[in-house]
Parts: sequence; C-alpha cells; structure tokens
Amino acid sequence: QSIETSKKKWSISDFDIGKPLGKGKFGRVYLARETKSKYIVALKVIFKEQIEKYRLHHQLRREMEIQTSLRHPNVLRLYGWFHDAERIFLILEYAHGGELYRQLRKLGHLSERQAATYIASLTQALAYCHEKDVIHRDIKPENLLLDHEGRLKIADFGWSVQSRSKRHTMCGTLDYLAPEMVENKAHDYAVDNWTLGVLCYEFLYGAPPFEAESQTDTFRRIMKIDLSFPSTPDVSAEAKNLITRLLVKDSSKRLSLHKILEHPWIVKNADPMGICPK
Ligand SMILES: CC(=O)NC[C@@H]1CCN(c2c(Cl)cnc3[nH]c(-c4cn(C)nc4C)nc23)C1
Repeated sequence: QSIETSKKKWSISDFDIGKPLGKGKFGRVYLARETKSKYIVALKVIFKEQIEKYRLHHQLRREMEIQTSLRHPNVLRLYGWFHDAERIFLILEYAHGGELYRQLRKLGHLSERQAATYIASLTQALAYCHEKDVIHRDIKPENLLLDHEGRLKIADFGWSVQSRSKRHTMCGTLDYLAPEMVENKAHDYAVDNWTLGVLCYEFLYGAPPFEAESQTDTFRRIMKIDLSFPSTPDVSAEAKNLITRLLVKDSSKRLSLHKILEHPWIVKNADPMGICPK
C-alpha cells in the first residue's frame, strides 16, 4: 500500500508520530512516518470540538476537497485523511525545507534569481489553481513551504474557495490584502495577482510594501497604492516594473499570470526547474 492510494482506510495506528512541526490554522502538525512503507508525512491533527465550536465544517471540508484534487509540483499534496472520536487527521506531504518565511527572515531579503524563481513557481501554481476554479486568497510567506530541493510548496488552503462567482469574505492578515478585499468588495481571481506583487516586493526588500504601525495605516497605504522602493537593497528596474504592474488598484489592469511568466525579469532570472542553485 503506497501512501498515494486513496482507497486504504488509514488510522492512527498506521503512523509513528514524531516531533511537532508547528501549528496550522485549525490544529497542530506533526512529523509522522507510515509504519509499513516508512513514508514520511506531515500529519495535521484537528480537534472536532474546535471545528464544531467555530462551525468550520464547510471550510475544512472545502480545504480537504480542494487540496486532495490539486496535483502540482508547487502545491503541497493532501494524500488522504481519517478521523477518530475527537480528532480529524490530514495526511499531508512533508516539506523537508520548512517554511519559506524562516529562510526570508534568516537572509533578510532574497537574491533576484531566488525571488524570481519563487514568483515563477507561485505563478505556475496559481495558474493551475485558477484553471481548477480555486482562488487561494491567503498566499503569504507563512503558507509557503520548501521541499528538500528548495522547491516552493503552497500549503494551507484553509481560506481558499472553489468558485466561479465573486467572493465576499474577509480573510488573512492585512499586508497581503488587495484593495477590493480591504474594501470588502466582491473580488475574483485577480486578488492572487496582487498578492504576487506584495510577495515579490517582500522577497526583494525583506518587508511587505504597505507595512505600517497600525492596521488602519496599512489599510490607507493599500487603498492609496502608497508604493515606494527603498534605495537599498539595490533592486533592478525590471523587478520594480513587475511589482508596479501587479500592485494596481483596478484588478482588471493587473498583469495576468501568463504575462508574469513572460515578463523580462522572470524570463531572465527565474530558474526553470524552480530550484535556484545557491
Ligand atoms: C502552511 C502551514 O500549514 N504551516 C503550519 C504548519 C507548520 C508545519 N507544517 C508543515 C507541513 Cl503542513 C508540511 N511539511 C512541513 N515541513 C515543515 C518543517 C520542516 N522543517 C525542517 N521545519 C518545519 C516547520 N513544516 C511543515 C505546516
């Protein structure tokens, strides 16, 4: 039985539980090994009474349906799930490299090649998700993991929606919210394009573009598109051009995912294998 076969009825006795890896939105995540195959996974444990208390059934079910259906090298796999009396267990792909966030904090900011490689990977993953009518809406460094080769993996679809229609619900921290979400207006796929602009800026400068002391000030800066580029680190004009063409208030005027992949800065700097050699 490989971990990939979905027919198998898994249970907690099929796994040796290892160290805690951190906490996701609804519960904790542990390193775990499937006893027979010795396959390493991340096991996300969610307490049913937490889900009931916050009435997050539909959201959790949606996260599971979405993540199970997605197959992309830059999207963390959900292999399957099982439950017991009080807990739900998600059997997730284990990303050996950990959270991209930690690498960003450690390095301060990334090189243009590394940043372009991650943005290209994210763009390809989002293009794939949008083809499957999935808007992630919560792409931020904490939800980005790295595999053993340094390849980016989007995790945590807790806030994503399967939708054709426009969406209205608030979510995520403010720094990454597009104007139409900040204004709680109907929004569509283009929110993810905006977020790519925010992330590209943060990868290159080490902080998001509209960071401010208070949420109110961040709101204001987003609504005004109050974008400025520090003089250090020295960032190429092409990188600034891409960021400027994504952080556009009118969502219909943002650079499309396909146009991002053709942008000179991406073409010149992104590593085609999604792994930026050190
Ligand atoms: C996106 C998200 O759900 N973040 C919260 C959970 C924290 C650990 N989660 C992991 C998930 Cl869901 C999958 N793989 C992981 N690998 C790691 C990790 C590896 N190292 C060396 N350090 C860490 C940490 N963590 C995970 C996800």
